[in-house]
Amino acid sequence: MKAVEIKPGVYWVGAIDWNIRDFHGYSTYMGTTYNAFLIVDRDITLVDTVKKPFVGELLERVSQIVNPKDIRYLVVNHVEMDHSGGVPEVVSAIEPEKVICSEMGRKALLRHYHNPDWPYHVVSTGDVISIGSKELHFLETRMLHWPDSMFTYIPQDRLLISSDAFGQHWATSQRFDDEVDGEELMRHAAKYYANIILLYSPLVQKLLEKVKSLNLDIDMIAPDHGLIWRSNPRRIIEAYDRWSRQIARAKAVVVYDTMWKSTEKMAHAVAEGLMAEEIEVKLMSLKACHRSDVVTEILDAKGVAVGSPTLNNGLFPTVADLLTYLKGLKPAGKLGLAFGSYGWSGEAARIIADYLRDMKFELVQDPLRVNYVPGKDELKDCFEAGKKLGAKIKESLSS
Ligand SMILES: Cc1cc2nc3c(=O)[nH]c(=O)nc-3n(C[C@H](O)[C@H](O)[C@H](O)COP(=O)(O)O)c2cc1C
Repeated sequence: MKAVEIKPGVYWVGAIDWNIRDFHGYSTYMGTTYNAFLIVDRDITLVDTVKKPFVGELLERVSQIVNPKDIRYLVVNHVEMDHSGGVPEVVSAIEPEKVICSEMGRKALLRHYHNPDWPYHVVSTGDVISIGSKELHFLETRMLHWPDSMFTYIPQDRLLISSDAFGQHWATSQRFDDEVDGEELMRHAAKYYANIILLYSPLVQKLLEKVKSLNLDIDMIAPDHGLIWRSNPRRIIEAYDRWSRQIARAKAVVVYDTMWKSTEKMAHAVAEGLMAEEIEVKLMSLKACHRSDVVTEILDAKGVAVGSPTLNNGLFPTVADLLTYLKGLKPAGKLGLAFGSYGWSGEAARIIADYLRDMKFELVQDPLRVNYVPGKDELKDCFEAGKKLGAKIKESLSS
């Protein structure tokens, strides 16, 4: 694939990783891209690199436009290795005059590559470097999603190169938002937000305010993963505003696992109760659904019901896995219900309730526990618990 000119003199020179599924653990993302940008001006600049195995592709794409040796500056917006893995080889190949990064970026590069001799040039928010007809403005975005993260903004092109923010893990041959199905694009962006950015939502709010106060004129957002927002950058900014405020709708996720289908029967009855209250329901067995898809559904759901059988005095492992993951992502403002079948000691539903309380979920009732296989009356209790959760969802959204 050729380098793609995204603005006059600015080229996408990144790489497409079609079949990767392991991002911070195995998941169900559909590949990704590592986006890097070559800016051809008096001082030719490369913004970001790619994951190590793709450096050859990056340098080949750069060579389509300029001699790599003519690159003067290398900007490292983010040190995570899917963007910086290529830095050592690129530095050797191009011998840049400056490796431009934040102070946290410098420290992180040293910890990753142990090379104190690189020509580090530390920038912080508000710093500007002229590269000829264009300027590079830097905005640190600490903890979005690493301490070293920063944006590079080019006012002459109204272009924001946004590092990991606004990205999607989605491998496509197209480079721009208007070349793909818009709804599918937003689903990938939501999945990325739910799984990678959600826990930093308060910082996203602050960043959006900061960008607003700086009055940045932006007509293109180029993230380091996925499609470039060319036709409607406001769409992703508005989505980040909504997601970071954790605005939920009349939707509930009922997620569970089961050994002998008793907890599954309970889950179905809870879902029926929610549906009786006209709540949109996603019923997700952890045998069929990956945790990354479950948290994506939880992103805009007001209610979350979690079920597990008791196994060896504890949770079923997949439920423990989900709850550990979910807790780290800090979902906020949810209503919760814990349920599960048990044989003799019955700890699981109570442990789920403890997790949900820890996450500050408002529990609509005590943990719902059924001894072995639920009978008619117990399934009615599950249905009623679902209805109760549904009614509470409606009440909270109308107030
Ligand atoms: C290997 C194994 C370990 C179990 N450990 C416990 C336990 O420690 N405490 C308990 O109350 N029930 C325990 N049970 C019983 C299950 O919780 C019970 O069979 C329950 O109805 C299973 O629900 P399910 O059909 O949703 O899998 C255990 C069952 C199995 C198969």
